Amino acid sequence: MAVEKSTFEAYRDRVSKPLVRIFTTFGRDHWAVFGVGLVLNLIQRGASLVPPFILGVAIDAVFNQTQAYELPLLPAAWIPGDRAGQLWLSFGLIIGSYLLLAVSSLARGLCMDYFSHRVMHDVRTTTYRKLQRLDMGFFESEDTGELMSVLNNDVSNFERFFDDAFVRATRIAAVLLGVTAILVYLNWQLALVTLSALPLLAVGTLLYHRLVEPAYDAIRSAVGSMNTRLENNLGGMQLIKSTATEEYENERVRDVSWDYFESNWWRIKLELFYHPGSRFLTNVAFGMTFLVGGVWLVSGPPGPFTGELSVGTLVTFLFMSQRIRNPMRDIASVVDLYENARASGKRVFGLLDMPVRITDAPDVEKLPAVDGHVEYDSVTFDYENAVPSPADAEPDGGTVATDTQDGWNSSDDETDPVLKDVSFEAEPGETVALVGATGAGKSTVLKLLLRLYDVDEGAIRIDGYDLRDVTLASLRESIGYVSQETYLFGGTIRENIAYGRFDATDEEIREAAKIAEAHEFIERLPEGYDTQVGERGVRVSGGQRQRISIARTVVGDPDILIFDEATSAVDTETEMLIQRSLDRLSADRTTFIIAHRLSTIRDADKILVLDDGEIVERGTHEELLERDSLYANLWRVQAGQIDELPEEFIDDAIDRTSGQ
Ligand SMILES: Nc1ncnc2c1ncn2[C@@H]1O[C@H](COP(=O)(O)OP(=O)(O)OP(=O)(O)O)[C@@H](O)[C@H]1O
Repeated sequence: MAVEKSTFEAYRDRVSKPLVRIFTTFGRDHWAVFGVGLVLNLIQRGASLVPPFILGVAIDAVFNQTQAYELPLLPAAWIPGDRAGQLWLSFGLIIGSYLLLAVSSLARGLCMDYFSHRVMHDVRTTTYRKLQRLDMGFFESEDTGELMSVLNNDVSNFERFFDDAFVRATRIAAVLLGVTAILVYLNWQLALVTLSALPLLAVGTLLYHRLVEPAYDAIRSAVGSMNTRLENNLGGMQLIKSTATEEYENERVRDVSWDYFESNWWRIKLELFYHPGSRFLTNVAFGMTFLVGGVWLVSGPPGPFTGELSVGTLVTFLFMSQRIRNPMRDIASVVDLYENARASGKRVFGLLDMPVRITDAPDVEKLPAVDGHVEYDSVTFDYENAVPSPADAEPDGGTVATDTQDGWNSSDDETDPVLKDVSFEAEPGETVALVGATGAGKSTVLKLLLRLYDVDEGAIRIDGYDLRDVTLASLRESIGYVSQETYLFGGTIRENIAYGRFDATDEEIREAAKIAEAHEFIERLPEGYDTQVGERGVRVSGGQRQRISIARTVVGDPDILIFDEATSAVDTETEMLIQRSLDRLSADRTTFIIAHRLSTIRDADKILVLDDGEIVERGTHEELLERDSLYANLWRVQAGQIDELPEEFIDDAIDRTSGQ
């Protein structure tokens, strides 16, 4: 059975010519540096070929005196007439070319390293920026480890490609061309012997490239899966230990690691065949040059060969045939680096090509300071439609243009939406509570207010502004969101409270902490506001984390507040403190509260009872009790007013929460 591709994989597979795109998209601003680097590379390689050539001429002209001292490109007038002068000239040219080699190598390194690191930096920051703009639906459908591996491993592969492969490739080209030119110039017949390995090597390299290419896509995917597994496991270490599932996880890590080994092993075996094979061929060419040249010197031109050969020329030939050995050996690594970077490029552009649906439409305005009138107008929504589908990446699956509304699931599917025709209003300053069974859609209603997802039908308006007609940043800045799952960044308490309003003064931070009932416990910590909270806030308790995040919301001074189960994860005492701070905070702002404990919302101006994505009851606490329906039953259970629930209510509850 074919394994279904993820959306990211589908976009990855439609990327063509990724390395050309890297050049034209990210290398464009640094062309000049790259060009200078290439020229310096050619100079460096050219300089490395001069000494063996001079050596050959010196042997024939200075030591054996069988030929006149002549060098191409050097005017005859510059060549001394005596042997001592010619020896010094040879010495000067050899040292000079080594000096040029050193200087050009340094300058080339500076240019190419600068280029590759700048490109890598630009690719990484652009990819991260894009990642942050992608919709929540995307993050819910893709593995974080996979995304980490794009940002980290894949981007680093470009650096190795530009830094290493490019330099090696130009070296191969320059040395092969230079050596061929010099050898043909000196003795084209012997050159045929020395260079006879090249066509065979070219065929072998082409074959190697063909075989190794598919392996790299598999290797990059295996790295992504491995990252995902490791990240999941490190994040879930407490669960692994508490459930004693170490052995099970060992197996799972071993499996992904084995997949990586297997996909890599095929490439390694190919490489192991290729390297000694290519080395053997160039060594055979070296041996043949020695044999044919030796016979030529000892007893005249062998077989079909004609003309003269000097000792100096043979020495140059032998040196030069050694010179082509390293570039030959490098071909395989260049092919590897190229394939690796190509596979990585497909992944990076796969990500960059993913469409963003929730983004600022052209010409949208900033949401001004608002009174807080919120209106839900016949809102229908389903998560299914918020996730781009792999089929959208196919050429006939609709045009997929970056940052457009195209290329997303259509809502043609016949699934039951999560929210159905939800309509209500919150007047400025009102507190609206949402209650209902787990999975009824309460959080979804409020996630739509933050525009983490877009409504499928209907509209949500704040002070008459449709959320889609204002900038995302201004919308989210005007809303403070406190949820049960608080997240703190590694850093100090002070930094976490000021997160989002980085210019907040110490005074404002302390005031906010007081309102959030956090000041007391912070002051009691040895380092106070400078206490490090640890990664994700692990060094402070759940209740403390919650109060720090409320302080962060206070500092942000939003016009509208959302409390999503903000007090459900703490003990009664802390809950009381948090509740007090939330009351203070919500006093003059439009506030939405989701709470399972109905006692915390009995004073709300409006209570909306959700059932399976629909508002089934609405009113104040008293009005709903009077109705004597779902809410009234829930209240009676929680208030302990009845010992036993009516059968009918239990059946309904099972119905309501089933499948959630
Ligand atoms: N990111 C998501 N992707 C797909 N389905 C989701 C997603 N988040 C929630 N759902 C589904 O949408 C429905 C409503 O979920 P929601 O979180 O809004 O319910 P809730 O009333 O807030 O529940 P709870 O009281 O348990 O928090 C549920 O069936 C849930 O499984």
